Amino acid sequence: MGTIARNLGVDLDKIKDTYVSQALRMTYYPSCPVAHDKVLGISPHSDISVLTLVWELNLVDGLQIRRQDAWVPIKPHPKALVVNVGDFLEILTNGKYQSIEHRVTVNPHKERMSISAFHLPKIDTSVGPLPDIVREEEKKYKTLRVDQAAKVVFSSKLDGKKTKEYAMFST
Ligand SMILES: O=C(O)CCC(=O)C(=O)O
Ligand SMILES: [Fe+2]
Repeated sequence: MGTIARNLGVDLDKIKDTYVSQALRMTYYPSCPVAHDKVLGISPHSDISVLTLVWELNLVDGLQIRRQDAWVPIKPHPKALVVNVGDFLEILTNGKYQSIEHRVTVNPHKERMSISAFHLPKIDTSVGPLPDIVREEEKKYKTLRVDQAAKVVFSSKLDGKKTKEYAMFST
């Protein structure tokens, strides 16, 4: 986050409350010998977090990110974590950092395991574009209460960039 703050020309102290809580999700994807090309392990979505760190535990591929209209596979690396930009970082930066839509496919022969660590603002706070990088009239996103945004996202089907749709001012 220090590097991101420097890139934006923002004081790190002003954003440090936005990634203070952590939620972990461990996901087990069984192998799928039949119809593996017709089902997904996780449907396309972006994470609601500020940043997500993903550890692809047993180095089986399956994670893909959306680049324009194509799905690009992310090869697991034994010494690296995947860092995903989440929706709250997109909102904080008024779109300068864009959250990444991703999905996970299943493997016909191998099971897959991952742990995602979502770095989130405190549940009882609000997040909006940072005043240091945007003036009122340039804001593309509303300020959201974290608890309300979480409720919307977790009660809807995973399908694209839900928090962003909820946060964007309609044009
Ligand atoms: O299993 C993975 O590699 C990613 C999981 C994921 O996208 C998530 O937990 O939000
Ligand atoms: Fe995700």
